[in-house]
Amino acid sequence: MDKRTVDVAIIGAGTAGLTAYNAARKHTDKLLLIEAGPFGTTCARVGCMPSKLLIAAADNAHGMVHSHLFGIEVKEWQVNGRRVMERLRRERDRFVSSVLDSIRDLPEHHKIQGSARFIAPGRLAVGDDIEVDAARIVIATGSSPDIPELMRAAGQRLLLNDSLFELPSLPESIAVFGPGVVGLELGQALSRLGVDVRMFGKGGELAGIADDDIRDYADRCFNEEFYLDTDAAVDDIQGSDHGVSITYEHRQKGLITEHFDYLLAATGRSPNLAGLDLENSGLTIEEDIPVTDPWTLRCGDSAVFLVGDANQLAPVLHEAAFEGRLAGDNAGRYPDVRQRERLVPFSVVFTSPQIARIGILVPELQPSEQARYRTGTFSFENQGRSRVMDRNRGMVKLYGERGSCIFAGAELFGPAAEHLAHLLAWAAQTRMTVTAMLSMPFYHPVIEEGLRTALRDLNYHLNKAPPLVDDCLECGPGG
Ligand SMILES: Cc1cc2nc3c(=O)[nH]c(=O)nc-3n(C[C@H](O)[C@H](O)[C@H](O)COP(=O)(O)OP(=O)(O)OC[C@H]3O[C@@H](n4cnc5c(N)ncnc54)[C@H](O)[C@@H]3O)c2cc1C
Ligand SMILES: NC(=O)c1ccc[n+]([C@@H]2O[C@H](COP(=O)([O-])OP(=O)(O)OC[C@H]3O[C@@H](n4cnc5c(N)ncnc54)[C@H](O)[C@@H]3O)[C@@H](O)[C@H]2O)c1
Repeated sequence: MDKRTVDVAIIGAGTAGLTAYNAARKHTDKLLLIEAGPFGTTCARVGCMPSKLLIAAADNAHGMVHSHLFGIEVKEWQVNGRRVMERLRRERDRFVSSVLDSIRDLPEHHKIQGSARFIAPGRLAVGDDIEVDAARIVIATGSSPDIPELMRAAGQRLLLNDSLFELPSLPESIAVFGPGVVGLELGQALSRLGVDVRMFGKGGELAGIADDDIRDYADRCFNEEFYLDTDAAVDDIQGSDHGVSITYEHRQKGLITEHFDYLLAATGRSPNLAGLDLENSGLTIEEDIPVTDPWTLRCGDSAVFLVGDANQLAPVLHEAAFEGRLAGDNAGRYPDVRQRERLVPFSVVFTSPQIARIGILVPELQPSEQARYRTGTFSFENQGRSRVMDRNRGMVKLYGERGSCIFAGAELFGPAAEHLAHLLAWAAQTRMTVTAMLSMPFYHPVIEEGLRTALRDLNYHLNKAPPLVDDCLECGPGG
């Protein structure tokens, strides 16, 4: 048995683990990064980057389909599925190799490959042959896709976010289960690349959209491109060597059985904690997750920290990096554990139109709390720049706190939402008032002008300004 003693052990070399490693290394050289799978991170290998590469191809195909609206007639074009997947993997591999380069630069005694588990508080086993005594431990083990039992019947025709990117070419048809972030991003991209897509959801949920008007609007938009039932009744799934047969209640046709090349399960993700033998860790566990303080990432009063997707606090990349830095620094400086203000909740779904959520979402609050806030609304349908580009679909709802008139949060479904959402996230993070936001410069003609109109509507509802007038002369056409 190989025995190692370190100040800080980090379990998982994903985004959170790597940033934790960098932060802890500023305090000690006695540290160990433990990785069970291949190095390279979920984001680069099977997450953010390959999914955005598929979407980039889809955007180009969509532009071809719609070019006639601008008077541009493209006589002949086709999607070459093999080339789409080849470019995706080529570019994806570049992102992975840049991560691998930085791992290669780490001292050999700082990294180890094998699956870690607790054998006692402060003591880990890695595989069968290595034991690690660690004064402090950062758990950064990420998450894995949930696969509902019914979907396992698809057998070898079952795809997840990792296996999808390994297909040699695009399939002809696919059934996507889960209209969440993963399902919508990948499903819409496949549909725009010519794949016949059906998407099945549960309980009416759509990408976590909280506002009923925005969710209904988005549901209509996606349904114009592919069949999407957010509350599907699926009777049966049968996999074979050639594909998957799915029997379901079609909204118009009643009970039907359809055949697909593949089934993509995108029904959520759960933290990778089961293999850690946490019962030996001495940590307090509630609902299968160690109780963790969000401002320090410390688990109770232990010397263990839990970060990234593994704690499910905010399973997106920039939060994994933020949490990794905070926990790595705290593990390094332990017992002088410091707290930090959290980032404002912020997420973007890279569909088209995009979906974004920032800060406090009033529909998610208890009715008694909702009275503290007012709403500003805006539709992109007549927004100048959005119309110019034929991207005038969607709406936004902004929330402001009564009295203080501080901007509280927003939900968007619309063009360039990834950029609008950054402005709003920065405003929420710095607690700007709606009046202060309106005093900022807005260029013309830009999509941000739509945001200004929504802010003006919000200011009116906060009793800070008169009602909006149509065709506001100050704003320029379509503002
Ligand atoms: C398809 C998809 C698209 C996404 N797109 C985006 C996006 O556009 N923007 C965004 O912000 N987020 C996106 N995300 C989410 C983002 O990828 C994650 O939030 C982020 O990668 C989490 O990083 P992490 O370090 O917590 O986990 P990971 O990067 O998964 O790292 C965890 C590591 O721990 C290792 N591990 C697990 N158990 C053990 C063990 N017992 N011992 C040792 N090692 C172990 C794993 O092998 C893994 O390498 C996407 C996710 C998916 C699936
Ligand atoms: N752009 C981004 O930032 C991005 C992109 C992809 C993933 N992610 C991260 O990955 C996480 C996981 O994404 P996800 O899409 O897998 O999960 P999700 O929780 O966003 O969505 C899962 C969806 O599946 C549905 N569902 C659950 N069981 C079902 C069933 N049996 N049949 C049909 N539908 C079912 C749910 O109702 C939900 O709509 C996200 O929460 C996000 O943090 C982020």
